[in-house]
Amino acid sequence: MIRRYGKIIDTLIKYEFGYLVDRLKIGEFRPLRSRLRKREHTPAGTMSRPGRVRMVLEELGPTYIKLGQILSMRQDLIPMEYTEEFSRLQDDVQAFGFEDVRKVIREELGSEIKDVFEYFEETPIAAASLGQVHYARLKNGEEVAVKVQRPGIRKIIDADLDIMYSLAEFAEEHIPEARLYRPRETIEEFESTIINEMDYTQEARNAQRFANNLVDDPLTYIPKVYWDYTSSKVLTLEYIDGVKSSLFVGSEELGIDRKSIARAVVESFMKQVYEDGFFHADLHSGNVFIMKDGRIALLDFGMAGFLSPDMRNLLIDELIAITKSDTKLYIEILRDLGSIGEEVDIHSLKIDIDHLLYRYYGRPVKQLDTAAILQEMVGLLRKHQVRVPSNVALLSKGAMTVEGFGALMDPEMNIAEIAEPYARKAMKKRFQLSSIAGGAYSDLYNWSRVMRRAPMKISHILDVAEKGYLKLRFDPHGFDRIVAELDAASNRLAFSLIISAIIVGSSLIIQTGLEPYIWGMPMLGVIGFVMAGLLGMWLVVYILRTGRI
Ligand SMILES: Nc1ncnc2c1ncn2[C@@H]1O[C@H](COP(=O)(O)OP(=O)(O)OP(=O)(O)O)[C@@H](O)[C@H]1O
Repeated sequence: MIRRYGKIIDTLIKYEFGYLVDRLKIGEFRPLRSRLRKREHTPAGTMSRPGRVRMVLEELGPTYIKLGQILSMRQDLIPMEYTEEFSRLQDDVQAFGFEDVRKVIREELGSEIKDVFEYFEETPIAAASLGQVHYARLKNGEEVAVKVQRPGIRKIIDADLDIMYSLAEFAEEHIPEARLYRPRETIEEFESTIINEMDYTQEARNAQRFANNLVDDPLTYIPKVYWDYTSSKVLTLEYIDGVKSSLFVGSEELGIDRKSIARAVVESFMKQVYEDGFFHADLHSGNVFIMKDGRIALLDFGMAGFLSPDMRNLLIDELIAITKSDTKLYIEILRDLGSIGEEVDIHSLKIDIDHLLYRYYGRPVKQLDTAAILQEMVGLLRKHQVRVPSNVALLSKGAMTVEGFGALMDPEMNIAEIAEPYARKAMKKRFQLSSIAGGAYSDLYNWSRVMRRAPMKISHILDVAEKGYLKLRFDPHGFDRIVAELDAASNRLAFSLIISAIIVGSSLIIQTGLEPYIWGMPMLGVIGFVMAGLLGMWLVVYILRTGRI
């Protein structure tokens, strides 16, 4: 652990973040103090701050690279300059040896490679930080791609997570401006994401779900999952015999209609979001393959987002609020979408939203770029410290990625135009409701919110009432003042009693004739009288000043 901390300190110093090391007060920890002395020259040069942070993450290895990659999707947490920089993080890692592959498969599948596979290629097709993919053939001749998890990676990640937690706590304690990024909470979310990603059965379930949802789509294809050869550390998918779409960028002569590929992928994304509520959040050109028969295969299902019907409705309502320039409705939706805490300044949030809606005022849905709007909204919420659910942030990132893919394949593509029919259909469904009620949409929205929540709230109240736990908070108006006055009166009374006691005590002392003397009287008694006199005078002044004798 200490060596790891040391490496973190060295890397921070190397990229000119030595001042953070100072502020984290790491120097107070003796085993690490020696590290702070060797501040050499840095290779950072004129690199921007986000660039230097990226280099730090890259140098610290897989867990940190993954953290950066996940953060690159959280525009709600960190500024855009950083998300852009972090999305360039590559896990340029060495493949692990075939003996390790053999061992993981033996442990996970309970059989030797030769008993399961007719052929298993020793050199992987691709290696990433968490695992690597091998080409193989099953005994029945079916071609598969086997993703094998890097041995011991869980231990490394657990140790790194421990350190990240302590660093986050340090940062929260010693670097006030870091609190804005909610370090602890971010690491908690990161932990659940990375642990989830390390469970390949989750990825297999995602693939299966996409395959079910997209079964009627003639253009896109999802590889089949081989459950018998899949576990939490081994994922066996049908091998896609195709070409990465990134290879077609800029080459006209391959006879591939890049426009229709771009369109099919973006359409599929819109369907996933608006109709299925389950979307692939990482549709970049490396994960989109063109098959021999011209169909488009989607790969890498580790990062999928789920939108509940309620959440989907909220997002559609948001689009409606924009087309109607209804700030009130927009704020209500935000209240439901994120959590608008005490610290949020609603007034300035309203001003910003008014500004945003003004820019979109009167635009037809065809010109509303939903990805851009989402991105703008998430940025705006970050600015005002409104928390955004992670699946909405993921949606924003997914939309941006697919938009990037679309632009790469077909620079003339108009995403908003493709999204329009999906958005329009969903909005129409919501609008029909509003016309039945015959009222303004925002009224209907509020009513539906009340109706949706009422049964649960009423049943909760009845439950606690039945158990006799129903608590009412009684807050009578002006009660605080009465209590304060009673407090002041009793204090004055207590004070008078103390003064009286001092006078009686001093008289008794004078009677005893106790030495030493002053002015012919026992000194202790005289001091008592003087004190009582002063306190008495102060009390009289205090009472006179209250105006009520
Ligand atoms: N079913 C498949 N058929 C053919 N090739 C595949 C298949 N699955 C994965 N690959 C190859 O392996 C590469 C990495 O796979 P995948 O993206 O699933 O892994 P990953 O660990 O999530 O990597 P990254 O994080 O870099 O995207 C793919 O880009 C592709 O070249």
